[in-house]
Amino acid sequence: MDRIRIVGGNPLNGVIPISGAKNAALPLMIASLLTDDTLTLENLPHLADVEQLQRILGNHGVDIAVVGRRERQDSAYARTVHFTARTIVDTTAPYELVSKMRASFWVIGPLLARMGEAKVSLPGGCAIGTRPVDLFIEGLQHLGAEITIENGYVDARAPKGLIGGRYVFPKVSVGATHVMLMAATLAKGQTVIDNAAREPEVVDLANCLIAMGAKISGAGTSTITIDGVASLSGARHRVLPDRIETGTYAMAVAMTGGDVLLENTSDTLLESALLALSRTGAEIIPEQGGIRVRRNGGDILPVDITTDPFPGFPTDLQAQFMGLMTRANGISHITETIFENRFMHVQELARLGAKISLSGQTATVTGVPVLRGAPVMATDLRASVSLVIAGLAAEGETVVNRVYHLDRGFERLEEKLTNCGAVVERISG
Ligand SMILES: CC(=O)N[C@H]1[C@@H](OP(=O)(O)OP(=O)(O)OC[C@H]2O[C@@H](n3ccc(=O)[nH]c3=O)[C@H](O)[C@@H]2O)O[C@H](CO)[C@@H](O)[C@@H]1O
Ligand SMILES: C=C(OP(=O)(O)O)C(=O)O
Repeated sequence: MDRIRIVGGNPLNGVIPISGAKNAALPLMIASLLTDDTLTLENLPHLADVEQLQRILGNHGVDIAVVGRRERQDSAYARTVHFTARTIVDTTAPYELVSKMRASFWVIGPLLARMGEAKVSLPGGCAIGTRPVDLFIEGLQHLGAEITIENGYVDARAPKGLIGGRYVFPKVSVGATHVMLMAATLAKGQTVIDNAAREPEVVDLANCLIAMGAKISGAGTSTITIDGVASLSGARHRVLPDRIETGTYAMAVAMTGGDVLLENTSDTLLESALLALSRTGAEIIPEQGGIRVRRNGGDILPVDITTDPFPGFPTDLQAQFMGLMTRANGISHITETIFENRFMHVQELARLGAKISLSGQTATVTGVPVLRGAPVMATDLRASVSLVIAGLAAEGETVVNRVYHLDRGFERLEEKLTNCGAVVERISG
């Protein structure tokens, strides 16, 4: 099993190219199931989750052709990939494939819409809470699907096709919004989704579906209206920049000090996180095609945050922000409202000398002047990278075990950090 070894203490200086967003790439790839034509995705990040989804789509009959490994010499490691689901050869998504990744469950929407049936294993993904699928089921039932759950599989049927309907989400769900959006594009008549997720990845999916011929309005607001069409065509779409990767490296710079241009990204994707970061004393300067993050000395100031659906502070940056707060000059409070079990990084950060106490969904972080390197264990994707951030500022050597979590969502992390002066290496095996 690979490990990441970090020797802390160096500031970060230079340029970090931001990759295409994992959480946009996954639903976009799944949208290829909606058409027998080719969907071409540019700026697709090269990640373990993307590869896993390619295996899942391949099982349904999607032909996948990688065009180029790098689009530009100076860019991230983006690829352009063609996805063609000429025929769907299997409407079952088996446990062996789906259990590894939450988003793989989302194939249920397009399969049901196009084929009138889908049998999908209950999903896996980061172990950050119970993560039920009740909203997916209820939403699809509002489009006329008949759904049963047996032996760990969700069996959804709509032999005469889905029918447009109105669904008010009792709770905001990104994944269920993606699925309702995809399913409704081919339903008969109009669908209205209320209390929809407003995340930029939902807007990216909607834009791609519109390019494929779907009739969608309101994506990015709480009410999305979809007028069903008989079929969708292919399209060419560029995956939006990864706002979580952007925020992660911004926090790393705020932690170590230095001056880094985060390239191919936009401050409009993560305003609340950047606002919190600027309150810690980091300078955030939007530039043409990127964001400059700078901190030259001075204390890291303590800042309280509460996670919320977009446009609130993203839960996927909570662990990284906590990593930063471990070195703040004072006490901060971090409240997690999205997932009930997303504090597994707390005990690992403690190995580096962090002082954090937990009470319900709130962590109280008492900043310390020094962290000291130690062996730590990655427990989930964003928790792992919070340990990297802490390790970059810790005295001495930190070894992060179970790096496969990191590889799910961070493209060439060690290379991007090393290029900015960090001492980070992968130890294979
Ligand atoms: C691949 C991807 O894009 N993953 C992101 C997506 O996950 P994901 O789409 O799984 O997260 P959701 O927005 O659905 O989850 C939000 C909350 O709703 C609950 N819920 C969800 C569905 C359901 O049927 N019933 C239910 O109760 C969840 O347990 C959670 O408490 O959005 C999360 C919230 O921004 C991010 O942390 C994940 O990185
Ligand atoms: C929680 C995440 O991923 P997933 O939903 O796939 O578990 C994440 O990207 O932080």
